[in-house]
Amino acid sequence: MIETKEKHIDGVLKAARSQATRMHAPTFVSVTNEIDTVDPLGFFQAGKNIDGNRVFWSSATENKSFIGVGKAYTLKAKETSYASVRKQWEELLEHAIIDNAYPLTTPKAFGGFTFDEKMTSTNTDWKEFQGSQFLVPAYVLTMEDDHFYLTINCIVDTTTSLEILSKQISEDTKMLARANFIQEPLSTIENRYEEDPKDWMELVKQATRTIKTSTVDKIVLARELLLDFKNTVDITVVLHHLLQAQSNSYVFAFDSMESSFIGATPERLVRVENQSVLSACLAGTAKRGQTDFEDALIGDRLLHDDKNLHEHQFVVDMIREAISAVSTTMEIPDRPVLYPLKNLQHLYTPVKAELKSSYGILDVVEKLHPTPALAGYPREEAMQFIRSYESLDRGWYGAPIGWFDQDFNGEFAVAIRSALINDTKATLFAGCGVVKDSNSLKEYEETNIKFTPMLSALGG
Ligand SMILES: C=C(O[C@@H]1C=C(C(=O)O)C=C[C@H]1O)C(=O)O
Ligand SMILES: [Mg+2]
Repeated sequence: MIETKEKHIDGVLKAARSQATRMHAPTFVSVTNEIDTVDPLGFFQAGKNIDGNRVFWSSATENKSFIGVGKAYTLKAKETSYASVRKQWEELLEHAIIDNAYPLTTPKAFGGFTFDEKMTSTNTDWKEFQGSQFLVPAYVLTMEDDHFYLTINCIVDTTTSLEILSKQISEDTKMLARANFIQEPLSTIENRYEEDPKDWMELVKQATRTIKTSTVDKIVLARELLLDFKNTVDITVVLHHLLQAQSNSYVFAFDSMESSFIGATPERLVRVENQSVLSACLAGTAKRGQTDFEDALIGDRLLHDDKNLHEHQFVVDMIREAISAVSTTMEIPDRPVLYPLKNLQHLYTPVKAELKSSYGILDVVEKLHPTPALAGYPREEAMQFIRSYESLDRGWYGAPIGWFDQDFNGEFAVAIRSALINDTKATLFAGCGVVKDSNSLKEYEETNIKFTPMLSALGG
């Protein structure tokens, strides 16, 4: 199936070459075809051989996933990153030849904005995720229900050898389409390390005191869990475990030669599709019960628990304010419902809106991030506390991650329930919303449950 399309691609490459010569500027090429079934994890695993760059994204609510491998282009920014990323994307698309008949496979950039632009990473483990960056993959496999599509992206300039490029594309696509997922056993964990729980709980107490004596109402504090493995961790195997165990979650991976940021997050930040907006308020947590009866009891208590409702309400109020500023209509229910996950349950309030015509997804992400679910309330005071006292380097943890397309439609989630993996080392992240009635031991236990999805996917 893929082979029959080769002649067609050669034609597009030639056209791109003429355009590059005429415009004195490189031309971005994006060609999509529907293809036969391929093994998605096989495609991802084999994709490491292209140039080391890979992305994986599967939706929490729809049967839709994207796997990108190889680099056609990257958008990178350190500060004022929203404007900068938008500009780089528009410039790339200015000279583009797009051959695509399906709304789902428009050219896309996949990546993330950093959690806090004002912080420079102190932890070298984040060195491949400095600031904000988005990959425009060389090959994107798009899956929706039983349909598979392959998009080939590349840049053609006046010096590109079309013969070499065409041969490369042909070899790569054949290799990717034929690959089968090889599930090696995961490497064993040799060491575990975390900050002294007493110190972390002391910080929670300090935050509670600050909340009681100042204008800040909520501060989200995170901690990390470090794991050492015997051998290199195979990201594809971890993805496989996450996909099997974590329903109602966005399963994601951003991977370069040296490190990977991977996870399964339940928290949608925003989805925009033709000006229809979906966002979500997710805050307030309890464990799952062992039996249906116990589970329902815990859920019911969570729905009526003052501390958790208070923690949740800051998120609702802030998201309402942010989205109403860019929308014509908006719908938010009065009270939260339960959002059940394998290891825990949350309070959840969905948000629906119609975006004003001048705005796209990046504008909404910029307005929303960081919500009080990951920073606190009011935002600046809470961020100041985090910057001053939290010991870890958040990097992309808690950041907006996802994708956007040529029309600034797309979807972003909040990068929680995640880990940064460097060869034989993994750093897992978990945080919790501290409010005036927080109990430091309970918050500590809550973060412990939040480590579970990643920890079990890593064999811990
Ligand atoms: C910060 C995290 O989760 C956030 C905090 C929650 C809480 O404190 O109740 C719930 C969901 C998320 O908004 C995390 O999982 O790391
Ligand atoms: Mg909480």
